Amino acid sequence: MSGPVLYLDGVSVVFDGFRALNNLSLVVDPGELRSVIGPNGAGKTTMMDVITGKTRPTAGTVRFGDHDLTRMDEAAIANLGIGRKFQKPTVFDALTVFENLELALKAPRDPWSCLRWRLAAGARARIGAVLEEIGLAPRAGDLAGVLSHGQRQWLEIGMLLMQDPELLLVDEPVAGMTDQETEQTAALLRRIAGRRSVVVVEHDLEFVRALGQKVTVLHEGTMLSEGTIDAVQNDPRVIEVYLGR
Ligand SMILES: Nc1ncnc2c1ncn2[C@@H]1O[C@H](COP(=O)(O)OP(=O)(O)OP(=O)(O)O)[C@@H](O)[C@H]1O
Repeated sequence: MSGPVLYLDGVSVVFDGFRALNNLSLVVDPGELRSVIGPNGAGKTTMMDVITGKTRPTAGTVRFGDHDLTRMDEAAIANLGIGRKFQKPTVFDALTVFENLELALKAPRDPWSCLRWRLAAGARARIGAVLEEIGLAPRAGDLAGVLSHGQRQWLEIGMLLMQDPELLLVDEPVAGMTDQETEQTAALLRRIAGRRSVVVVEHDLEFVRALGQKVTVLHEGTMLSEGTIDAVQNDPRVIEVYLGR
């Protein structure tokens, strides 16, 4: 894909006269890891909802590569290669880590046995690669129900990776995690980005600092500031509306 992966321009969402998004612009490049921060009600969730097709913008452009997302429904957008991780994990507790990943693989079944064997071998290799990527290879045979909160979040990220998304949207991944899990999650998201783009909505500024990439600050449905974490933390407008309170 040449040009940006994600391109939002002049996006507004109006709920009963209230502007949840107000002329929002956001550009995310291939392989980029972007953090989005902002006070409660700034429009972060609404922005994610617009990208995934859950909410239709009242005005503006929303593009994923060459695709106009404002014309597509949620299922079609997911099929294009946009994965979304909600805050609450939805892993299957009664299945093993491996089985959860297997379930997430949308492998087409083939009637020929030799081909099926090859597909199965390919699927196993893919699951193995994702297990390594999310750091859960030693837990592959354990039930998801016995994992820690952090490990469950990583498993769910792994389930999204099984579908090989080009863009991954991640909502408050480190809420409720221990400090060590938070550090490991930052390392995981840094690993994942590069081969795909990742947009992370987060309140934890230390975590955002650990991600070490460009930060977008939303306020009242629009982009207030953008840059490194140091740049936005020193931006007087950000201090006034968000950090200084
Ligand atoms: N379906 C809806 N109908 C009416 N108002 C809504 C709706 N969804 C969101 N809003 C309002 O839009 C504004 C932006 O909400 P949004 O959830 O996008 O903010 P946020 O930045 O994700 O906040 P938080 O950090 O608290 O999750 C809020 O004032 C919210 O009350």
